[in-house]
Amino acid sequence: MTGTPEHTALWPAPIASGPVDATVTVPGSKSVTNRGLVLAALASEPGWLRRPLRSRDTLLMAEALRAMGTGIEETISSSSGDDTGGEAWRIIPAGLHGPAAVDVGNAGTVMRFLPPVAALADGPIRFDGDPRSHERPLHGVIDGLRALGARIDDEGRGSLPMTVHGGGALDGGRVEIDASSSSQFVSALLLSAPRFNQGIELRHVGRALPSMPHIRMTVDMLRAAGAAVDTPEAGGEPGVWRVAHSALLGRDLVVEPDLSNAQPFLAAALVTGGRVTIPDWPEHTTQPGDALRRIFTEMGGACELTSEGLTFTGTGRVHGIDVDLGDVGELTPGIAAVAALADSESVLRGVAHLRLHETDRLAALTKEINELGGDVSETEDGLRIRPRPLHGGIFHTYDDHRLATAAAVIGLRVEGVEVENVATTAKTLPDFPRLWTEMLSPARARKG
Ligand SMILES: O=C(O)C1=C[C@@H](OP(=O)(O)O)[C@@H](O)[C@H](O)C1
Ligand SMILES: C=C(OP(=O)(O)O)C(=O)O
Repeated sequence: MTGTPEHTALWPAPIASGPVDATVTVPGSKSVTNRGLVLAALASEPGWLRRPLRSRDTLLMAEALRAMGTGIEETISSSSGDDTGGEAWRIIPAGLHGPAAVDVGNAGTVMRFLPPVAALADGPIRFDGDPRSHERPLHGVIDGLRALGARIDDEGRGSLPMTVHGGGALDGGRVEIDASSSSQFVSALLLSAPRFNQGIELRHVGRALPSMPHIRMTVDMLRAAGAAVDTPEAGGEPGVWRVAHSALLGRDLVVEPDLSNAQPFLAAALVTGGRVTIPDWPEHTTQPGDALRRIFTEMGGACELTSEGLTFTGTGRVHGIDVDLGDVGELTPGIAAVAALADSESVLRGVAHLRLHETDRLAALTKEINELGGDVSETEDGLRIRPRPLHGGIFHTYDDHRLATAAAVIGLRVEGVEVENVATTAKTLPDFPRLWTEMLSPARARKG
Protein backbone atom coordinates (compact mmCIF):
# COMPACT_ATOMS: atom_id res chain seq x y z
CA MET A 1 0.00 0.00 0.00
CA THR A 2 1.53 3.30 -1.00
CA GLY A 3 0.36 6.88 -0.34
CA THR A 4 -2.59 8.36 -2.16
CA PRO A 5 -3.72 6.23 -5.09
CA GLU A 6 -3.14 7.90 -8.45
CA HIS A 7 -5.83 6.09 -10.38
CA THR A 8 -9.13 7.82 -10.40
CA ALA A 9 -11.20 5.70 -12.80
CA LEU A 10 -14.08 4.25 -10.80
CA TRP A 11 -16.06 1.13 -11.69
CA PRO A 12 -19.48 0.94 -10.05
CA ALA A 13 -19.53 -2.61 -8.69
CA PRO A 14 -22.85 -4.17 -9.69
CA ILE A 15 -25.18 -5.19 -6.89
CA ALA A 16 -26.75 -8.65 -7.14
CA SER A 17 -30.48 -8.32 -7.57
CA GLY A 18 -30.93 -11.91 -6.37
CA PRO A 19 -29.06 -15.21 -6.13
CA VAL A 20 -26.56 -15.59 -8.98
CA ASP A 21 -26.97 -18.66 -11.18
CA ALA A 22 -24.27 -18.95 -13.81
CA THR A 23 -21.54 -20.99 -15.43
CA VAL A 24 -18.25 -19.09 -15.62
CA THR A 25 -15.34 -20.26 -17.75
CA VAL A 26 -12.19 -19.04 -16.04
CA PRO A 27 -8.96 -18.56 -18.08
CA GLY A 28 -5.78 -20.52 -17.45
CA SER A 29 -3.65 -20.51 -14.32
CA LYS A 30 -1.03 -17.78 -14.01
CA SER A 31 1.23 -19.99 -11.93
CA VAL A 32 1.03 -22.95 -14.33
CA THR A 33 1.41 -20.77 -17.44
CA ASN A 34 4.53 -19.00 -16.15
CA ARG A 35 6.17 -22.20 -14.91
CA GLY A 36 5.28 -23.85 -18.22
CA LEU A 37 6.93 -21.03 -20.16
CA VAL A 38 10.15 -21.17 -18.12
CA LEU A 39 10.46 -24.96 -18.30
CA ALA A 40 9.71 -24.95 -22.04
CA ALA A 41 12.36 -22.27 -22.67
CA LEU A 42 14.92 -24.41 -20.78
CA ALA A 43 13.96 -27.63 -22.58
CA SER A 44 16.02 -29.35 -25.23
CA GLU A 45 13.13 -29.57 -27.72
CA PRO A 46 10.07 -27.49 -28.64
CA GLY A 47 6.89 -27.72 -26.60
CA TRP A 48 3.28 -26.52 -26.47
CA LEU A 49 1.26 -24.64 -23.88
CA ARG A 50 -2.45 -24.93 -24.59
CA ARG A 51 -5.08 -22.64 -23.08
CA PRO A 52 -2.34 -20.47 -21.55
CA LEU A 53 -3.38 -17.47 -19.50
CA ARG A 54 -3.01 -14.32 -21.57
CA SER A 55 -2.62 -11.56 -18.97
CA ARG A 56 -0.10 -8.92 -17.98
CA ASP A 57 1.99 -11.33 -15.85
CA THR A 58 2.17 -14.06 -18.49
CA LEU A 59 2.76 -11.72 -21.42
CA LEU A 60 5.64 -10.14 -19.47
CA MET A 61 7.08 -13.61 -18.93
CA ALA A 62 6.76 -14.50 -22.62
CA GLU A 63 8.26 -11.16 -23.69
CA ALA A 64 11.24 -11.59 -21.34
CA LEU A 65 11.99 -15.10 -22.59
CA ARG A 66 11.75 -13.85 -26.18
CA ALA A 67 14.19 -11.05 -25.34
CA MET A 68 16.66 -13.74 -24.19
CA GLY A 69 16.27 -15.68 -27.46
CA THR A 70 13.37 -18.12 -26.94
CA GLY A 71 10.89 -18.48 -29.81
CA ILE A 72 7.27 -18.20 -28.65
CA GLU A 73 4.59 -18.36 -31.34
CA GLU A 74 1.06 -17.55 -30.27
CA THR A 75 -1.45 -19.47 -32.35
CA ILE A 76 -5.13 -20.24 -32.27
CA SER A 77 -5.24 -24.02 -32.52
CA SER A 78 -8.00 -25.70 -34.49
CA SER A 79 -9.67 -28.84 -33.23
CA SER A 80 -7.28 -30.97 -35.30
CA GLY A 81 -4.14 -32.07 -33.49
CA ASP A 82 -5.59 -31.52 -30.05
CA ASP A 83 -9.01 -31.55 -28.48
CA THR A 84 -8.67 -28.31 -26.55
CA GLY A 85 -9.26 -25.75 -29.31
CA GLY A 86 -8.55 -22.10 -28.51
CA GLU A 87 -5.19 -20.48 -27.97
CA ALA A 88 -1.93 -22.44 -27.97
CA TRP A 89 1.66 -21.24 -27.63
CA ARG A 90 4.49 -23.05 -29.37
CA ILE A 91 7.74 -22.58 -27.45
CA ILE A 92 10.99 -23.12 -29.32
CA PRO A 93 14.01 -23.12 -27.04
CA ALA A 94 17.20 -21.53 -28.36
CA GLY A 95 20.54 -20.42 -26.95
CA LEU A 96 19.71 -17.90 -24.21
CA HIS A 97 21.65 -14.69 -24.49
CA GLY A 98 21.99 -11.05 -23.55
CA PRO A 99 22.16 -8.18 -23.80
CA ALA A 100 18.49 -8.01 -22.95
CA ALA A 101 16.13 -5.98 -20.79
CA VAL A 102 13.39 -7.64 -18.77
CA ASP A 103 10.34 -5.72 -17.56
CA VAL A 104 8.96 -7.69 -14.61
CA GLY A 105 5.97 -5.37 -14.11
CA ASN A 106 4.79 -6.35 -10.63
CA ALA A 107 4.86 -10.08 -11.34
CA GLY A 108 6.46 -12.10 -8.54
CA THR A 109 6.84 -15.05 -10.90
CA VAL A 110 8.74 -12.98 -13.49
CA MET A 111 11.01 -11.13 -11.06
CA ARG A 112 11.90 -14.37 -9.21
CA PHE A 113 11.78 -17.17 -11.81
CA LEU A 114 13.83 -15.38 -14.48
CA PRO A 115 17.10 -14.33 -12.77
CA PRO A 116 18.21 -18.01 -12.61
CA VAL A 117 17.37 -18.34 -16.32
CA ALA A 118 19.38 -15.18 -17.00
CA ALA A 119 22.33 -16.63 -15.09
CA LEU A 120 22.34 -19.48 -17.63
CA ALA A 121 22.24 -17.04 -20.55
CA ASP A 122 25.26 -15.57 -22.23
CA GLY A 123 25.52 -11.83 -21.61
CA PRO A 124 24.02 -9.14 -19.38
CA ILE A 125 20.29 -9.17 -18.62
CA ARG A 126 18.87 -6.05 -16.99
CA PHE A 127 15.83 -6.50 -14.72
CA ASP A 128 13.46 -3.70 -13.76
CA GLY A 129 9.74 -3.23 -13.21
CA ASP A 130 6.96 -1.23 -11.57
CA PRO A 131 8.00 0.84 -8.52
CA ARG A 132 6.47 -1.84 -6.26
CA SER A 133 8.80 -4.46 -7.77
CA HIS A 134 11.71 -2.58 -6.14
CA GLU A 135 10.14 -3.16 -2.73
CA ARG A 136 9.24 -6.83 -3.09
CA PRO A 137 11.76 -9.27 -1.56
CA LEU A 138 14.31 -10.82 -3.92
CA HIS A 139 17.22 -11.55 -1.54
CA GLY A 140 16.64 -15.31 -1.57
CA VAL A 141 17.09 -15.41 -5.34
CA ILE A 142 20.03 -12.98 -5.46
CA ASP A 143 21.96 -14.52 -2.55
CA GLY A 144 21.12 -18.03 -3.67
CA LEU A 145 22.30 -17.44 -7.23
CA ARG A 146 25.52 -15.79 -6.06
CA ALA A 147 26.25 -18.79 -3.84
CA LEU A 148 25.73 -21.01 -6.89
CA GLY A 149 28.26 -19.03 -8.93
CA ALA A 150 26.26 -16.24 -10.64
CA ARG A 151 27.45 -12.65 -11.09
CA ILE A 152 24.75 -10.13 -10.21
CA ASP A 153 25.05 -6.37 -9.98
CA ASP A 154 22.30 -5.01 -7.72
CA GLU A 155 24.34 -2.05 -6.44
CA GLY A 156 24.03 -3.47 -2.92
CA ARG A 157 20.24 -3.15 -2.83
CA GLY A 158 19.29 -6.81 -2.60
CA SER A 159 16.33 -6.00 -4.83
CA LEU A 160 15.44 -4.65 -8.28
CA PRO A 161 16.65 -3.03 -10.45
CA MET A 162 19.65 -5.26 -11.12
CA THR A 163 21.73 -6.84 -13.88
CA VAL A 164 22.47 -10.54 -14.08
CA HIS A 165 25.72 -11.09 -15.97
CA GLY A 166 24.98 -14.50 -17.46
CA GLY A 167 28.02 -16.64 -18.08
CA GLY A 168 26.32 -19.19 -20.35
CA ALA A 169 26.32 -21.82 -17.57
CA LEU A 170 26.10 -22.03 -13.77
CA ASP A 171 27.90 -24.38 -11.38
CA GLY A 172 24.94 -25.05 -9.08
CA GLY A 173 25.42 -27.31 -6.04
CA ARG A 174 24.51 -26.69 -2.39
CA VAL A 175 22.79 -23.54 -1.23
CA GLU A 176 20.87 -22.26 1.82
CA ILE A 177 18.25 -19.55 1.57
CA ASP A 178 15.60 -18.04 3.83
CA ALA A 179 12.40 -18.29 1.79
CA SER A 180 9.99 -17.36 4.59
CA SER A 181 9.03 -14.16 2.77
CA SER A 182 8.18 -15.94 -0.51
CA SER A 183 7.91 -19.52 -1.68
CA GLN A 184 8.83 -18.18 -5.11
CA PHE A 185 12.53 -18.09 -4.06
CA VAL A 186 12.44 -21.89 -3.79
CA SER A 187 10.44 -22.35 -6.99
CA ALA A 188 12.78 -19.99 -8.87
CA LEU A 189 15.95 -21.90 -8.01
CA LEU A 190 14.37 -25.34 -8.52
CA LEU A 191 12.88 -24.52 -11.95
CA SER A 192 16.25 -23.77 -13.56
CA ALA A 193 18.21 -26.31 -11.51
CA PRO A 194 18.23 -29.18 -14.03
CA ARG A 195 20.32 -26.89 -16.22
CA PHE A 196 22.89 -26.12 -13.49
CA ASN A 197 26.09 -28.18 -13.99
CA GLN A 198 25.68 -29.90 -10.62
CA GLY A 199 21.93 -29.51 -10.24
CA ILE A 200 20.99 -28.14 -6.81
CA GLU A 201 20.68 -29.06 -3.16
CA LEU A 202 18.52 -26.29 -1.75
CA ARG A 203 17.96 -25.88 1.98
CA HIS A 204 15.38 -23.49 3.42
CA VAL A 205 16.50 -21.95 6.70
CA GLY A 206 14.28 -19.58 8.63
CA ARG A 207 10.66 -19.25 9.67
CA ALA A 208 7.87 -21.29 8.08
CA LEU A 209 7.68 -21.41 4.30
CA PRO A 210 4.47 -19.98 2.86
CA SER A 211 2.55 -21.28 -0.16
CA MET A 212 3.64 -24.94 -0.06
CA PRO A 213 1.16 -25.95 -2.80
CA HIS A 214 3.01 -23.61 -5.18
CA ILE A 215 6.28 -25.39 -4.38
CA ARG A 216 4.53 -28.73 -5.02
CA MET A 217 3.38 -27.31 -8.36
CA THR A 218 7.01 -26.53 -9.21
CA VAL A 219 8.14 -30.03 -8.26
CA ASP A 220 5.28 -31.72 -10.18
CA MET A 221 5.94 -29.70 -13.31
CA LEU A 222 9.69 -30.34 -13.12
CA ARG A 223 9.06 -34.08 -12.82
CA ALA A 224 6.62 -34.02 -15.72
CA ALA A 225 9.38 -32.41 -17.78
CA GLY A 226 11.72 -35.29 -16.92
CA ALA A 227 13.67 -33.83 -13.97
CA ALA A 228 14.68 -35.94 -10.98
CA VAL A 229 13.56 -34.13 -7.81
CA ASP A 230 13.84 -35.17 -4.14
CA THR A 231 11.52 -33.39 -1.76
CA PRO A 232 11.18 -33.15 2.02
CA GLU A 233 7.67 -34.57 1.67
CA ALA A 234 8.79 -37.77 -0.06
CA GLY A 235 10.71 -38.93 3.02
CA GLY A 236 13.61 -36.57 2.27
CA GLU A 237 15.34 -34.22 4.72
CA PRO A 238 13.03 -31.54 6.16
CA GLY A 239 13.45 -28.24 4.31
CA VAL A 240 15.72 -29.71 1.61
CA TRP A 241 15.06 -30.13 -2.12
CA ARG A 242 17.45 -31.78 -4.58
CA VAL A 243 17.26 -31.56 -8.36
CA ALA A 244 19.69 -33.54 -10.51
CA HIS A 245 21.37 -32.10 -13.59
CA SER A 246 19.43 -33.32 -16.64
CA ALA A 247 17.90 -32.29 -19.92
CA LEU A 248 14.27 -31.12 -19.84
CA LEU A 249 11.68 -32.51 -22.24
CA GLY A 250 9.46 -30.35 -24.42
CA ARG A 251 5.89 -30.96 -23.22
CA ASP A 252 2.42 -30.61 -24.63
CA LEU A 253 0.68 -29.09 -21.64
CA VAL A 254 -2.96 -28.06 -21.25
CA VAL A 255 -3.13 -25.31 -18.63
CA GLU A 256 -5.78 -25.75 -15.90
CA PRO A 257 -8.21 -22.90 -15.20
CA ASP A 258 -6.88 -20.46 -12.58
CA LEU A 259 -8.66 -21.59 -9.42
CA SER A 260 -7.62 -18.47 -7.49
CA ASN A 261 -9.28 -16.41 -10.19
CA ALA A 262 -12.37 -18.62 -9.82
CA GLN A 263 -12.56 -17.35 -6.24
CA PRO A 264 -14.66 -14.19 -6.76
CA PHE A 265 -17.23 -16.14 -8.77
CA LEU A 266 -17.52 -18.87 -6.12
CA ALA A 267 -17.74 -16.11 -3.52
CA ALA A 268 -20.63 -14.62 -5.51
CA ALA A 269 -22.55 -17.88 -5.13
CA LEU A 270 -21.78 -17.90 -1.42
CA VAL A 271 -22.75 -14.31 -0.59
CA THR A 272 -25.89 -14.22 -2.75
CA GLY A 273 -27.14 -17.71 -1.84
CA GLY A 274 -26.82 -18.62 -5.53
CA ARG A 275 -25.05 -21.21 -7.67
CA VAL A 276 -21.94 -20.98 -9.86
CA THR A 277 -20.31 -23.70 -11.94
CA ILE A 278 -16.66 -23.48 -13.00
CA PRO A 279 -16.06 -25.89 -15.93
CA ASP A 280 -12.83 -27.94 -16.14
CA TRP A 281 -12.12 -27.76 -12.40
CA PRO A 282 -9.32 -30.35 -12.11
CA GLU A 283 -9.88 -33.48 -10.04
CA HIS A 284 -6.28 -33.34 -8.82
CA THR A 285 -4.26 -30.16 -8.71
CA THR A 286 -1.50 -28.40 -6.85
CA GLN A 287 -3.25 -25.03 -7.21
CA PRO A 288 -4.00 -23.42 -3.84
CA GLY A 289 -7.44 -22.35 -5.10
CA ASP A 290 -8.61 -25.95 -4.68
CA ALA A 291 -8.71 -25.20 -0.93
CA LEU A 292 -11.74 -22.98 -1.62
CA ARG A 293 -13.88 -26.10 -1.73
CA ARG A 294 -13.14 -26.64 1.97
CA ILE A 295 -12.92 -23.00 3.07
CA PHE A 296 -16.08 -21.72 1.39
CA THR A 297 -17.98 -24.84 2.49
CA GLU A 298 -16.99 -24.05 6.08
CA MET A 299 -18.19 -20.49 5.48
CA GLY A 300 -21.68 -21.72 4.63
CA GLY A 301 -21.89 -23.16 1.10
CA ALA A 302 -21.75 -26.58 -0.49
CA CYS A 303 -19.89 -27.85 -3.50
CA GLU A 304 -20.00 -30.72 -5.90
CA LEU A 305 -17.34 -31.77 -8.37
CA THR A 306 -18.80 -33.52 -11.43
CA SER A 307 -17.84 -33.97 -15.07
CA GLU A 308 -19.45 -30.53 -15.65
CA GLY A 309 -16.95 -28.88 -13.31
CA LEU A 310 -17.22 -27.54 -9.78
CA THR A 311 -20.65 -26.31 -8.76
CA PHE A 312 -20.71 -24.18 -5.65
CA THR A 313 -24.04 -23.39 -4.01
CA GLY A 314 -24.66 -20.79 -1.33
CA THR A 315 -27.35 -21.20 1.30
CA GLY A 316 -27.96 -17.53 1.93
CA ARG A 317 -26.04 -17.73 5.21
CA VAL A 318 -22.36 -16.83 5.42
CA HIS A 319 -20.35 -17.79 8.50
CA GLY A 320 -17.12 -16.40 9.84
CA ILE A 321 -14.03 -18.62 9.87
CA ASP A 322 -10.84 -19.03 11.89
CA VAL A 323 -8.29 -20.29 9.41
CA ASP A 324 -4.56 -20.47 8.72
CA LEU A 325 -4.04 -19.30 5.15
CA GLY A 326 -0.23 -19.67 5.12
CA ASP A 327 -0.42 -22.28 2.36
CA VAL A 328 -2.93 -20.37 0.29
CA GLY A 329 -2.07 -16.71 0.92
CA GLU A 330 -3.25 -15.46 -2.45
CA LEU A 331 -6.82 -16.38 -1.45
CA THR A 332 -6.78 -13.96 1.52
CA PRO A 333 -8.33 -10.85 -0.10
CA GLY A 334 -11.30 -12.84 -1.43
CA ILE A 335 -11.84 -14.62 1.89
CA ALA A 336 -11.63 -11.29 3.73
CA ALA A 337 -14.35 -9.87 1.47
CA VAL A 338 -16.68 -12.78 2.23
CA ALA A 339 -15.79 -12.59 5.93
CA ALA A 340 -16.84 -8.92 5.99
CA LEU A 341 -20.34 -10.06 4.92
CA ALA A 342 -20.57 -13.00 7.34
CA ASP A 343 -22.74 -13.51 10.43
CA SER A 344 -19.80 -13.95 12.83
CA GLU A 345 -16.19 -12.93 13.38
CA SER A 346 -13.30 -14.31 11.29
CA VAL A 347 -9.61 -14.61 12.07
CA LEU A 348 -7.28 -15.10 9.09
CA ARG A 349 -3.84 -16.31 10.20
CA GLY A 350 -0.42 -17.23 8.80
CA VAL A 351 -0.21 -14.49 6.16
CA ALA A 352 2.25 -11.88 7.48
CA HIS A 353 4.14 -12.17 4.17
CA LEU A 354 1.17 -10.58 2.37
CA ARG A 355 2.52 -7.23 3.56
CA LEU A 356 5.06 -7.64 0.73
CA HIS A 357 2.71 -8.78 -2.04
CA GLU A 358 1.39 -6.55 -4.88
CA THR A 359 0.63 -4.08 -2.09
CA ASP A 360 0.57 -4.42 1.70
CA ARG A 361 -2.58 -6.51 1.48
CA LEU A 362 -3.23 -6.60 5.22
CA ALA A 363 -3.11 -2.80 5.54
CA ALA A 364 -5.07 -2.24 2.32
CA LEU A 365 -7.90 -4.65 3.21
CA THR A 366 -8.13 -3.18 6.70
CA LYS A 367 -8.30 0.40 5.47
CA GLU A 368 -10.66 -0.15 2.56
CA ILE A 369 -13.18 -2.41 4.34
CA ASN A 370 -13.17 -0.06 7.35
CA GLU A 371 -13.86 2.92 5.10
CA LEU A 372 -17.07 1.16 4.05
CA GLY A 373 -18.04 0.93 7.73
CA GLY A 374 -16.34 -2.39 8.53
CA ASP A 375 -14.39 -3.45 11.60
CA VAL A 376 -11.16 -5.07 10.47
CA SER A 377 -7.93 -5.05 12.43
CA GLU A 378 -4.49 -6.28 11.59
CA THR A 379 -2.94 -8.94 13.78
CA GLU A 380 0.73 -9.86 13.76
CA ASP A 381 0.17 -12.45 11.04
CA GLY A 382 -3.22 -11.69 9.53
CA LEU A 383 -6.61 -10.07 9.97
CA ARG A 384 -9.47 -10.08 12.47
CA ILE A 385 -12.75 -9.25 10.75
CA ARG A 386 -15.89 -8.40 12.69
CA PRO A 387 -18.82 -8.04 10.30
CA ARG A 388 -20.70 -4.73 10.48
CA PRO A 389 -23.37 -3.26 8.22
CA LEU A 390 -21.41 -1.76 5.33
CA HIS A 391 -22.18 1.26 3.17
CA GLY A 392 -21.07 2.36 -0.29
CA GLY A 393 -17.92 4.30 -1.08
CA ILE A 394 -14.72 4.20 -3.07
CA PHE A 395 -12.65 1.03 -2.66
CA HIS A 396 -9.01 1.80 -3.53
CA THR A 397 -7.08 -1.08 -5.06
CA TYR A 398 -3.36 -0.06 -4.95
CA ASP A 399 -2.58 -1.77 -8.29
CA ASP A 400 -3.61 -5.09 -6.75
CA HIS A 401 -5.81 -7.32 -8.87
CA ARG A 402 -7.07 -9.27 -5.86
CA LEU A 403 -8.11 -6.08 -4.03
CA ALA A 404 -10.27 -5.21 -7.07
CA THR A 405 -11.98 -8.60 -7.24
CA ALA A 406 -12.49 -8.60 -3.45
CA ALA A 407 -14.21 -5.21 -3.75
CA ALA A 408 -16.52 -6.57 -6.45
CA VAL A 409 -17.62 -9.35 -4.08
CA ILE A 410 -18.51 -6.81 -1.38
CA GLY A 411 -20.30 -4.73 -4.02
CA LEU A 412 -22.69 -7.61 -4.72
CA ARG A 413 -24.31 -7.03 -1.34
CA VAL A 414 -23.47 -3.39 -0.59
CA GLU A 415 -25.04 -0.65 -2.70
CA GLY A 416 -22.71 2.02 -4.07
CA VAL A 417 -19.27 0.37 -3.92
CA GLU A 418 -17.02 1.99 -6.53
CA VAL A 419 -13.86 0.09 -7.41
CA GLU A 420 -10.89 2.27 -8.25
CA ASN A 421 -8.82 1.07 -11.24
CA VAL A 422 -10.64 -2.20 -11.91
CA ALA A 423 -8.31 -2.48 -14.93
CA THR A 424 -5.62 -3.65 -12.52
CA THR A 425 -7.30 -7.09 -12.75
CA ALA A 426 -5.43 -7.38 -16.09
CA LYS A 427 -2.45 -8.65 -14.08
CA THR A 428 -4.04 -12.11 -14.08
CA LEU A 429 -7.64 -11.79 -15.34
CA PRO A 430 -8.03 -9.12 -18.04
CA ASP A 431 -11.64 -10.07 -18.72
CA PHE A 432 -12.82 -9.71 -15.14
CA PRO A 433 -15.38 -6.88 -15.60
CA ARG A 434 -16.99 -8.67 -18.57
CA LEU A 435 -17.08 -12.07 -16.83
CA TRP A 436 -18.56 -10.43 -13.72
CA THR A 437 -21.27 -8.59 -15.63
CA GLU A 438 -22.13 -11.72 -17.62
CA MET A 439 -22.41 -13.76 -14.43
CA LEU A 440 -24.99 -11.27 -13.19
CA SER A 441 -26.86 -10.87 -16.45
CA PRO A 442 -30.25 -12.66 -16.45
CA ALA A 443 -29.85 -13.24 -20.20
CA ARG A 444 -26.81 -15.38 -19.49
CA ALA A 445 -28.27 -17.23 -16.56
CA ARG A 446 -27.94 -20.98 -16.57
CA LYS A 447 -30.70 -22.66 -18.54
CA GLY A 448 -32.77 -25.45 -16.98
O1 LIG B 1 4.75 -19.52 -7.29
C1 LIG B 1 3.68 -18.96 -7.56
O2 LIG B 1 3.13 -19.06 -8.68
C2 LIG B 1 3.04 -18.14 -6.52
C3 LIG B 1 3.44 -18.29 -5.20
C4 LIG B 1 2.86 -17.50 -4.10
O3 LIG B 1 3.82 -16.52 -3.76
P1 LIG B 1 4.32 -16.21 -2.24
O4 LIG B 1 4.88 -17.47 -1.68
O5 LIG B 1 5.31 -15.12 -2.43
O6 LIG B 1 3.09 -15.77 -1.50
C5 LIG B 1 1.54 -16.83 -4.50
O7 LIG B 1 1.13 -15.93 -3.53
C6 LIG B 1 1.68 -16.16 -5.86
O8 LIG B 1 0.46 -15.57 -6.22
C7 LIG B 1 2.00 -17.18 -6.92
C1 LIG C 1 0.87 -12.64 -4.88
C2 LIG C 1 0.45 -12.71 -6.15
O1 LIG C 1 1.19 -12.55 -7.27
P1 LIG C 1 2.76 -12.59 -7.58
O2 LIG C 1 2.94 -13.74 -8.54
O3 LIG C 1 3.06 -11.27 -8.22
O4 LIG C 1 3.49 -12.81 -6.28
C3 LIG C 1 -1.00 -12.97 -6.44
O5 LIG C 1 -1.30 -13.19 -7.64
O6 LIG C 1 -1.83 -12.96 -5.53
